[in-house]
Amino acid sequence: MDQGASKSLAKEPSEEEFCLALRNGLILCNVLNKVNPGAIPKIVENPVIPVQSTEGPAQSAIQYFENMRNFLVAVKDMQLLTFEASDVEKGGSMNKVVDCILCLKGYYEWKKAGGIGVWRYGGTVKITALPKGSPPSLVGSESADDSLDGSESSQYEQLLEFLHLSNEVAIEESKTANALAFLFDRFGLWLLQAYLRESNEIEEFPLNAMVIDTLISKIVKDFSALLVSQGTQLGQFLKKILKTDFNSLSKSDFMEAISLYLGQRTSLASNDFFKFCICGGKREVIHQTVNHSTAYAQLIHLHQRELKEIKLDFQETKLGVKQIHSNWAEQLRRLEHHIKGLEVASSSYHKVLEENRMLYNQVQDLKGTIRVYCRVRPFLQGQTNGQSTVDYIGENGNIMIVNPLKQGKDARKVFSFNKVFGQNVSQEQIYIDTQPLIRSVLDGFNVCIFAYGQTGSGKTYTMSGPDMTTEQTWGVNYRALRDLFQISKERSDFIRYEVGVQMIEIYNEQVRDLLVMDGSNRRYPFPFSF
Ligand SMILES: Nc1ncnc2c1ncn2[C@@H]1O[C@H](COP(=O)(O)OP(=O)(O)OP(=O)(O)O)[C@@H](O)[C@H]1O
Repeated sequence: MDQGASKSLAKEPSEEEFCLALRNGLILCNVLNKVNPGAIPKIVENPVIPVQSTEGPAQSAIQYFENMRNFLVAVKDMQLLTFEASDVEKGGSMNKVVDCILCLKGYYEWKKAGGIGVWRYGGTVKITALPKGSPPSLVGSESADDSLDGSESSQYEQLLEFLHLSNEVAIEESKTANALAFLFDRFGLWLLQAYLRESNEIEEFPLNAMVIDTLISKIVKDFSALLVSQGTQLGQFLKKILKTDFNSLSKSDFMEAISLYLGQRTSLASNDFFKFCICGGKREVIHQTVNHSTAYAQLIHLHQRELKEIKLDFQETKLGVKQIHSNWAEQLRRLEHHIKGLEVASSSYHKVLEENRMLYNQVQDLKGTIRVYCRVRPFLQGQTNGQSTVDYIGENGNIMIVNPLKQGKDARKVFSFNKVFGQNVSQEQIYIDTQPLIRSVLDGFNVCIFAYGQTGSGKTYTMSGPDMTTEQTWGVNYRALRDLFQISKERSDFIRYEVGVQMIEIYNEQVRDLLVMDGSNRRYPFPFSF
């Protein structure tokens, strides 16, 4: 019921206030609906605009005609005392209005008492005077001069009390309606979603007007059933309280107990309701869900714990990876530093190497660009009985030769060389003095080694060796080539060498190519093949 209307009826209203409060029909309609629910299906509840305002008359007129007409028609249908619409206007018969209200009260009390027998109203009530302080104009016109007796005063008080009580009830009902509307607004969407989700299984669910109506009414029905169930439980709880503390329970204690009970139920109820929505209102599913809730809770708890452990593991792994990254970065920094050091060292090394080469070759130069060595061949098989002409071999490269055909001073002659090798010197010892020159070749110096001597003196033996298959007997040529390839291989990272071989013989002032394999006697000059 409109609160403005209820407020418009003061505890002890003046005649004008009383008329104004009733004139828009709101109070009367609400009272009638309280007495006979549904008697007036629709009440115009536009905010009451004060009659004094400029819009007031028009607005009041609409409410008046709509509500008042409905009220009078309903009262007439119920065969109760009625009045004319003009009776609540200025100058109208308020007595008829008061009679109608008292008649309603009597009907309400009869109904409340069980509605036994046939309802009959006792008769017209005449109010000839109002209680002390009441507006005299409320008194019926015919009885204006009569004094107010006790029973009439009591009737008037009853009338006011009835109207006030009715208003209070209407206010509470309005609050309840608002609360229910709020509940439905709050959960209506969830419910609708739940039902539609349930209907998803049906392909191409036809959402026509009829289906929507059915769906909505089912939702409302189920929702109502849920509320009734909650209401029943609350009722049982209240009855239990009333049984135990009926005598001592104050109104505030009572409200506190209800508040506590509802507070405890809130989480469970909302949980149930949530499940109710999820299950599309299937109660058996809800119960199953509730029954299994403990197991689910344990399962969820377990999963949460595992999740927590995984998160911790993840954090540890993350830290580990971070640590490894940082170690790697540190090692990389060190490596870069080391490589830079090596680069510097390498560049210094090349400089030193170059210097070393230069000094080395200078030493070779100082040793002499032309060196002459003498090798004494031992007696060949069959010559063992012969006498050697070599008398003495000195350490400083001198050799003394004896000529048995001469006597005296001329019999001995000393020859000087860079070095003299005796008859027992090995091929390796011969090569040791030649080897440094091979390195000079690879540093860009021109080197020439040649053997000189008469036939059978051992030139081929010294330069090539008696047996190519045995490394130990290799002569200077093979050993020089081995060293050339070895050094060029060692320097392959920064120098590329090309090696070619030529072997010639100079005999009787004729130059002959010794590497010709076809048996021809190729003479110099001949073209190089590389
Ligand atoms: N230092 C040595 N030790 C042992 N035997 C040697 C030595 N020098 C040479 N001979 C032997 O002497 C012989 C003649 O040597 P070789 O053929 O080398 O002489 P040659 O100077 O090359 O002769 P030719 O000029 O005629 O070619 C060979 O049988 C060889 O094995």
